[in-house]
Amino acid sequence: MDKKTQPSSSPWPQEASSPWKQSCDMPMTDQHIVFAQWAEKFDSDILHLKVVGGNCIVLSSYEAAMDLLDKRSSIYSSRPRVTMLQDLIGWEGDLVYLPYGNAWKAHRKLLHQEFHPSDSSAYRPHHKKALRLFLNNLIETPEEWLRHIQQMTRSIILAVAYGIHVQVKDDPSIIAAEEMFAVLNTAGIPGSFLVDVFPLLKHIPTWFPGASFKRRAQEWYDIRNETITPPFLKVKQAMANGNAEDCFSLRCLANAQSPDPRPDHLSEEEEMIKQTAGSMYEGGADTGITALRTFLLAMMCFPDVQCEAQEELDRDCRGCLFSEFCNRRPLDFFCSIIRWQAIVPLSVPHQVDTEDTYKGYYIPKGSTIMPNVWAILRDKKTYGPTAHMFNPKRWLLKTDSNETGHCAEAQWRLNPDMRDPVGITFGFGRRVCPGKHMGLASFQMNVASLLHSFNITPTLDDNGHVVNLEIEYVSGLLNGPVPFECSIKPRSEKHIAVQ
Ligand code: HEM
Repeated sequence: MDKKTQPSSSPWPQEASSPWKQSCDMPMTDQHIVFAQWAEKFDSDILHLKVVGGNCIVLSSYEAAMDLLDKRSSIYSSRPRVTMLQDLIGWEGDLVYLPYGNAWKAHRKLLHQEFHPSDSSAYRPHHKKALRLFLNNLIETPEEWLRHIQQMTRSIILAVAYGIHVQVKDDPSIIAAEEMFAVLNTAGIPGSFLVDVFPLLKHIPTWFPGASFKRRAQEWYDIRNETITPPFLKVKQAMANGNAEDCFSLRCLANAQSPDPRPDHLSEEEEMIKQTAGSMYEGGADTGITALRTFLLAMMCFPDVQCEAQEELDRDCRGCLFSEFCNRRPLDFFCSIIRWQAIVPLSVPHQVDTEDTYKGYYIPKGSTIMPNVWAILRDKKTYGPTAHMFNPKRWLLKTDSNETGHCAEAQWRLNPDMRDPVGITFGFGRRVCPGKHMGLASFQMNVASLLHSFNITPTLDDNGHVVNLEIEYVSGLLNGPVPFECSIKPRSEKHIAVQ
């Protein structure tokens, strides 16, 4: 262990200090849970793991994450290089994985123009349309609820990014996206492949024994390319023909300073727009799906919470589910869902550009910084002894405001003494999620509509008994429940009529 990294007064945890031991012991699944256990065992909110590929710093408290990733964001805003994903699969120019610098700033600028917090016009009409179709699909084939959620979430992004309107089941754009997300969830975690740890392995030939990762990388490159290139070229061609639909890609292409005049070629600037549209797709779709799956699981496991929320929605949001983003109960549901089961449990890792010290610890230049969002959101000091439990009430305070119309002044407001999980879930500092407002608004409207119109209950087995419910999660980049069944039935004709 490097002397400089080990202040004598407060040694790094032994388990995290032996380079070789760590590289062997680095958990490959449920990392967030193991890291949380280590943090507790060593009573330290900052752990240093020496791995073969470099140094990894895990932050397990809100204070540490904010102190470094937010307050020192000028040096903590880069990304570690993920060799498999970036060099071999071609996620090279993707905003999510770009190092901090001018290229990243240019990509971000494009998104900021589109997703201004006070302007939901870029996504709201698409969302309303997709949500309507989703609710109708649920009435017709409720057993296919997962497919309907996937279709809704992905089709919103397709519409926002490319003006594509998916109407049919198993649309090729949706299938391509599905495959791309599976790749991202596997290869998006630094260290998932040996080549991430030993980048020189990327040069071995494809036929070499043990080089199966290179063959997989080639297949995955094609999947990503097929997902993000054809829809973008379509927009470019439609723009040339004068019949393109308004969308993110079109608006950016229309403002491009140096476009390639050929319809099937892209200039450097157009390539950047294509990558940014792709990163929107990657960042925005599966996070929303995961949040909704956890919501359904929670509703089955906590039926009393569901009933109470439905009664409140009946009282407070008469007829407004579709016309307004209803900012009341659904917000505390979002807070509860994302706190109970963090969607991106270790966020997306940052990288520090220069060496630094924090609380007397030395942090080597180039270290990978992982905020353990899952642990921060279950911190007993902040959320009390029941921090591990789902309980929307912990967020709510009732006010005495008079209601004068649909979705008038909120009767409920968030408890200001309870730390807002939204500021943790969507990341930190300069890399904070640019789709935060869209993700939040979409979730609220989905949850309000689902709760208002449907009862969500466990399925019954052949003997009419409730199928045993397990709260079991499987994590990659995202933390989602293991596949489960669920019954979604309309509450009444009256409730469905509101849609
Ligand atoms: C529930 C929904 C969502 C969650 C939980 C979520 C979460 C996150 C997190 C944790 C990060 C990493 C932040 C960091 O590095 O500190 C991130 C980055 C990102 N998200 Fe989201 N996100 C959501 C929705 C969206 C949506 C709707 C979009 C696009 C329309 C989007 C696009 C992105 C992009 C492009 C990045 C990369 C930003 C960068 O590296 O500079 N996300 N998101």
